[in-house]
Amino acid sequence: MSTGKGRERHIPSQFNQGERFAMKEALKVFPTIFKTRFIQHEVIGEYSHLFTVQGSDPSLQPYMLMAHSDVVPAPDEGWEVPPFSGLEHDGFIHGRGTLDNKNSLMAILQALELLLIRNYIPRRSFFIALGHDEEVSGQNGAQKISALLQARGVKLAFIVDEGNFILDGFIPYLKKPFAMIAVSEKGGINLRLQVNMTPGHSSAPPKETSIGILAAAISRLEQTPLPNMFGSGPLKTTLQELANEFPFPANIVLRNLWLFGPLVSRLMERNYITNALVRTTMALTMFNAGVKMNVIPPMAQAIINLRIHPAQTVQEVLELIKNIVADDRVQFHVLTAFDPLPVSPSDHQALGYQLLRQTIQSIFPEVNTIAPGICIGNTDSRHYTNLTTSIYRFNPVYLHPQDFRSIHGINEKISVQAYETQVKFIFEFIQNADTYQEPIPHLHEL
Ligand SMILES: CCCCCCCCCCCCCCCCCC(=O)N[C@@H](Cc1ccccc1)C(=O)O
Ligand SMILES: [Zn+2]
Ligand SMILES: [Zn+2]
Repeated sequence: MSTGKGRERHIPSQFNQGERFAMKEALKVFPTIFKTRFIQHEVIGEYSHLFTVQGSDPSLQPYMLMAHSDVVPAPDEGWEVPPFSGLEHDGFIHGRGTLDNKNSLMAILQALELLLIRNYIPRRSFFIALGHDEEVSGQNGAQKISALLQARGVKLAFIVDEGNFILDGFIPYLKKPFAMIAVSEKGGINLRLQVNMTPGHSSAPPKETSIGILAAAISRLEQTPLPNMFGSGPLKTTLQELANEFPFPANIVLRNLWLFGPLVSRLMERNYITNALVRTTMALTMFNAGVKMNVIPPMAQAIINLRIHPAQTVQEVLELIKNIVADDRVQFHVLTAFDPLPVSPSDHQALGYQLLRQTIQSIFPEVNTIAPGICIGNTDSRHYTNLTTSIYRFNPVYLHPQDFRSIHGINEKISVQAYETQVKFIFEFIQNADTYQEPIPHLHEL
């Protein structure tokens, strides 16, 4: 990409030993950020942070970088090192949040700090939104920041948030890593199923108790996966982009999904991660029932966490669930629900997507394929659809299947090298956002 006007020099992302040590040990605040005149810092919803970095060229539409500081719980059991120790061991920084998503929060601030130390002044304004409650839906963090920016009349060129990675080892026969930039994310439902029953003495039990009725309903749900929706949504594009990375005959299969789609969809549903790309998934995550060992349980409750495929809606999924349960004694309570997010643009004119491509190609030259895809998890960025139609969920970090299992699981860790590279990526990305030249539209696009 040619450098833009007004930029004397591109600041090389080389960091000296002292900076690298500081980067790794950066538990201190970032002093240069907080004393820079063109950066405004606000605390929103008590614990979220919004930085406004004012650029020198007001004609350039601003963008936003997002991350979150909160994490899911982490009991000590199973962890190689205590989950909140932040211990560095064998070249890795261990702990809850090192992949989801403190790594991004720290890397964004660290990259900006290193740029400011080098007297960097951005041309394109940007926001840094750091939520504090993403893992419990983002209502007091991201949602409030979004409302505040909307009230200020802000419109964003694009957003980059957590959500997908440079994926390595997720697909059989695919030996090379590829970058999947999530241009959408699945919808979600937190659904409570409940059975109420008159309590009594357990010495004379009814034929079925509330626990038995609910357990049978849950079992029917687990035994009845929702329809395989392969072929609708961004996945086909993802696979077609990947076709060249596969050996014969897999490459032929992926180039002819009109014919081999049913085969590929069956293969994808065999693996629990790729299965999440082809259907709405259901996970029974909580089950509460019973008051005493010798009392017929008055109530049984279960929580099911559903992630809705882009081709379905909340209402359609609720209908499917009720038909599978097929028991009037089971009551349904929708706790939270939202439809799948719109698909963001990934064509040549899509500034945010093309900036990510450009920076991935620069920092990760070994990654040959960059493809749009879907995020199977949910992110705070869903609260910002009022400010932009271009939302990209991508962290510039390699992810292997065992790393994915550690997200919300045990032994979450990030290598020091991966963290340094994430800082380097953001350091370059912010500069690329300043100098990016729109590609000249092809004749047929004029
Ligand atoms: C073509 C084959 C490609 C293979 C695909 C492999 C995908 C592996 C990467 C998946 C990464 C998933 C993690 C994304 C970030 C999720 C962040 C998170 O935990 N979000 C919470 C947010 C939330 C939402 C609603 C209520 C409470 C919390 C979540 O639960 O999703
Ligand atoms: Zn997260
Ligand atoms: Zn998470």
